[in-house]
Amino acid sequence: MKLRGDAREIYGKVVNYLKTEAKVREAEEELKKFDLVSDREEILKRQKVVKELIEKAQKVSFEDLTKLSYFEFKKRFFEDRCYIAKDEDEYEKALKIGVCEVRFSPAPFTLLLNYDIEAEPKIEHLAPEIFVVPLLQNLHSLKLLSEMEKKVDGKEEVAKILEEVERVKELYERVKEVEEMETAVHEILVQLNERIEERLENVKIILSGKEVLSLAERAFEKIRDVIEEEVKAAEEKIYEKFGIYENVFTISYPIEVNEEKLRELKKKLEERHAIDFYFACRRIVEKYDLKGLNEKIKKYRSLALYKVLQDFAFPEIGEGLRIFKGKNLFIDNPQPIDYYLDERNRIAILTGANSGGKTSLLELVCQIVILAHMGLPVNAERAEVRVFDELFFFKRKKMSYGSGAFENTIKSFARAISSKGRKLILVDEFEAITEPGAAVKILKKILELIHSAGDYAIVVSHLGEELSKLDFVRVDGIEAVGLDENFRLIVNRQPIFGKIGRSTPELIVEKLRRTSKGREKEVYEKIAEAFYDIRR
Ligand SMILES: Nc1ncnc2c1ncn2[C@@H]1O[C@H](COP(=O)(O)OP(=O)(O)OP(=O)(O)O)[C@@H](O)[C@H]1O
Repeated sequence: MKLRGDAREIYGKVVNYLKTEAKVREAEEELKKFDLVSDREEILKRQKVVKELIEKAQKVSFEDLTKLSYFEFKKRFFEDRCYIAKDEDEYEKALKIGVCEVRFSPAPFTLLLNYDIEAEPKIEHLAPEIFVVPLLQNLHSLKLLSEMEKKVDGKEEVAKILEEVERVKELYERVKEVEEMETAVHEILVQLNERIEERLENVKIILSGKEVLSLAERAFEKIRDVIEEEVKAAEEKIYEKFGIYENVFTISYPIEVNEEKLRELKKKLEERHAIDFYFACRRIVEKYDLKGLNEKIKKYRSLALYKVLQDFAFPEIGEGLRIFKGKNLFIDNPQPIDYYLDERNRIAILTGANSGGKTSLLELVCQIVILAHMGLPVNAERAEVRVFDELFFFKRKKMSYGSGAFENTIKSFARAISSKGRKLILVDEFEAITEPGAAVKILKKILELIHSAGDYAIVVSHLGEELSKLDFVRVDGIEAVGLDENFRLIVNRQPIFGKIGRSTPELIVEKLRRTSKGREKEVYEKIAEAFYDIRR
C-alpha cells in the first residue's frame, strides 16, 4: 500500500509509538520487517507469524526482556601464549587474528599452541577465553537467557552452556586472582606495615644499667620478633588466597615486597591456572556456539514489540472497513470509537462540533489501515479492513487560505482521484482553503468522482447540510451533547451515523442565553430560534 499526502507522517508516528512503547532498540529493527503490503495472502501470512510471536511474548515479562544484556566478545592480546606456525601461510593467518604472539619455533611462553590444530588457526583455538569470560562476567544475563529459552521455546540449549560455564567459574576466579596478584600483595603489604607500626608503638623495653650496653641488640631482637610474626601472618594470607607459600616480603623495616620473587610466584601460578582455564574454555567453545548467544538475546529482546501488540486485535481482511472500539494511539485515555464504511456506504462526511474529535477519528482510521497493511494487529477491540493500494490523507493546513495552497490541494486531489488501484481517501476540512460557495461545488464534484471510481473516503466538513443532498454520501455527526454545570461543552466523540452533528455556535448561544438576564437574554433567545433543533 502506498502512502500519500500526510499518511506518511501518520505512518512515522505509528512506528514511533510502537518503538517508544517497546522501550528496546531491537523493536525498531523488528518493525522494518513489516513494510506495507497490499496482498491479502501476505497480510494473512504475517498475521499468523505475528500471532505466534505474541504468544511467545506473553510468556515473559517486559522487565526480564529489557534486563537481558548482550555479551561483549572483545578481542584482546594474550601475553602468555604463542602460536607456532608450520608455514608462512599459517603464520600470516595467525598473525592477522591478532590475539597472541606467533612464531616458527618454540619460545618460553606459558602456552605453546601448535599441537592438535590441524585446520587453520582460529580465534576460538588461540584464545577461547574471549568467548567464555564475557559469559562468566555476565552470568546473570546467561541465567536469564536460559530461563527465557526454556519458558518461550521449551529448549535447553542455553541451560547446557550455563552448566558448563558455571563449572569453570572457580578456575576463572583463580586466574583473575593471579592477574591481580601484584595489587593484592601490595595491599597486604600496606596492612602489614601499619600493623607493625602500631605494635612497635607499644613495645616497652625496660633495661637495667648493665643491659644498656647491649641496648641495640636487645631492641632489635624484640622488634624482629614482631616483624617476623606479622610477615608470617601476611604470608599465610597469601597462601589462603593463592594456594602457594613463598617468602615475598623482606625481613626489614619498613617491609618491602621482593618483586622478583613475586614475579616468579605469579608465573608459577599463571602456568598452573591459565593452562587449566585455557583448556576448559576450549572444550566449551568447541562444543557450543557461544557467539550465537547474542543472536538469541536479540531475538528475545525483540519480543518487546509483540508485548506492545498483545493488547491489539488482528483485523479480519474483508470487504469493508469496520472499527469496533478503536483507540487512537496518539491520545491518552481515548474514548473508544466505532466507525465503518462498506460497499453501500463508501463515502462518509464527518460533521460536528469544533474540537469534537473529527481529525482524531481520521487519524484513528489511518492508524488502523496502516497497521493492518503491515500485517500487524490493530488498535481496536475488533476490526475489519479491506485491502487498499493507496492511502491518502489530506490534513487541514493551518493558515493555508490562499490561491497557492488551493492550487496545490486541488492538484493533490486530482492525482488521488486519477491514480489506479483501490484507494482510501481521508480529507480534513477541505473548505478551509477556499470560499465556502466554491468549496461546496468543488467538493461535490470530487465526491462524485471518488464515488464513480469505486473508492472509499471520509471527508471532514462543516458543509454537511449541502453535501447530504448527494444520495451516495452518508453524513455522520460528532455531537456536543450539552453543557456541564460550568457551561463547558460535553462532547460525545462517537459519531452518530447518518446524522449531521450540531455545531458549536448554537451551544455557545445556548450557554449565553442561560447565563444572561433581561433584554440581553431576549436577544440570545431570538438568535437561538435560528437553530432549528435547539434544546430548551
Ligand atoms: N476519542 C477521543 N477520546 C478522547 N479525547 C479525544 C478523542 N478524540 C479527540 N479527542 C480530543 O479532543 C481534542 C480535539 O480533537 P480534534 O482535533 O480531533 O477535533 P476536531 O473535531 O478535528 O476539531 P476542529 O473542528 O477544531 O478541527 C483533542 O485534544 C483530542 O485529544
